[in-house]
Formats: sequence, structure tokens, C-alpha cells
Amino acid sequence: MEDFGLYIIITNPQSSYRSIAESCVERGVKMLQLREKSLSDKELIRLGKEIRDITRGSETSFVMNDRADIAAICEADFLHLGQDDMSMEEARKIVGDMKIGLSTHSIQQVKEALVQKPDYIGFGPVYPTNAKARPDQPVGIEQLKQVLNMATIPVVAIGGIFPENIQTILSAGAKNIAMVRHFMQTDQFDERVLEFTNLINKK
Ligand SMILES: Cc1ncc(COP(=O)(O)OP(=O)(O)O)c(N)n1
Ligand SMILES: Cc1nc(C(=O)O)sc1CCOP(=O)(O)O
Ligand SMILES: [Mg+2]
Repeated sequence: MEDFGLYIIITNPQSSYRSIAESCVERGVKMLQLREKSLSDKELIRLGKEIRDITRGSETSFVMNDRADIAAICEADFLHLGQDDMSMEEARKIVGDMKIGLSTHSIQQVKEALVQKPDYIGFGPVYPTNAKARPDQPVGIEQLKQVLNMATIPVVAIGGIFPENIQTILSAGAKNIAMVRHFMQTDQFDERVLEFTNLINKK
């Protein structure tokens, strides 16, 4: 799998799910994840299908977080699994050959994840974040550089990333950047995507 750049994660958005998905398609955002923790299954499936319909056939891949069953129902492109979620092996029984991304939070976890041959790994939190329940200790830039050197699949830097610190992340060699709050805590979603893509493409 090739590097994909900006990876937007939807959690409690201020803009509508529809407008976010439409903007991602329009602006060519390659990865869009639905990560909602407190919705009913019915609502999660409704949103997953809505995002699927909008992104189908576009450059924007639709990623479902945590839920292999709902990823399969919504025909997602990817399932994303963390250290406390079901294993990749278990997920395979539900999603078949769907692409899978794995979260990692230490060098040891990266080594263990790479053996499982996911399509990409998330590595973080790079900086402190409160957008996740019980976040791991921040890994920092030096460990991020180490992981970028180790991995032969895309590494997604995540956690506490904002325009203010993006140059440090890019200078470390990161090619894939996932963000929640910068894109969720605004009603100017489309403008932020445009601004941010200009910022990362400048380098
Ligand atoms: C791209 C990406 N990286 C990491 C995560 C975090 O997954 P996880 O550790 O399972 O935590 P939750 O997101 O489920 O709270 C992610 N979702 N996406
Ligand atoms: C969802 C998530 N996973 C993380 C990890 O370390 O795996 S950090 C995180 C939250 C990222 O949100 P923000 O960009 O607002 O800091
Ligand atoms: Mg998870």
C-alpha cells in the first residue's frame, strides 16, 4: 500500500457527517475513518452506509473503527483495530480479505504488529491527547523516527497533531498523519481541509 497523507478521523463532529464525507471526496482526502464510541449499532450502521455511499468509487477510502461486523455490513474499505480490540485473526473471520490497520504505542508493539502483516500501522500518541479514553504515554518524535525507519508499510502518526506542530512531524519523515480534534472541533471543516492540504503539500 502506498502512503496516503492526511487521514481524517470522525468523532463527535461539529459539521454533519455528510458534509465531512463530501468534502473529503471533493478535496481528495485518501483516508476517512468513522470512530464513534457512544452511538447505537443502528445509528453507526446508518452513518457507515451514508459515508460508504458518498465515498464509493472515489479516492477516499472509508475506514470503520473497532467494529468488524459493521465494517462488513457497510462494505468499508478498511477496518481499524487497536490493542484492546479483537485480533486481526478474529476479524478476518468476519471481514474476509478487507484491508486492516493496527494501532501501536511502543516499539515492541510495532514489531508484533508487523508480523501480522496489516496494511498500515498507527503509531502514537506522538503528543498528549485527550481525544482518546486512557491514551498511552506520548511516544515523541525520536520513537516516531525509529518506527518510520523500521516499517515497510505506511506508518500513520497520530495524537496531538495540529498545524502548529505539523512541520516537526513532517521533518521526522512522516508521510501519513491522522487527526481528530483539529477537524472535528470546527464548523469550517472544508476550509480546514484545504488549509491543511496546502500546508502538508508545501513541504
Ligand atoms: C489511524 C488510527 N490510529 C490509531 C487509532 C486508535 O485505535 P485504538 O487504539 O483502538 O483506540 P480507539 O480509536 O478505538 O479509541 C485509530 N482509531 N486510528
Ligand atoms: C484515536 C487516537 N488514537 C491514538 C493512539 O495513540 O493510537 S491517539 C488518538 C486521538 C487523536 O486525536 P487528536 O488528533 O485530537 O489528538
Ligand atoms: Mg479501537
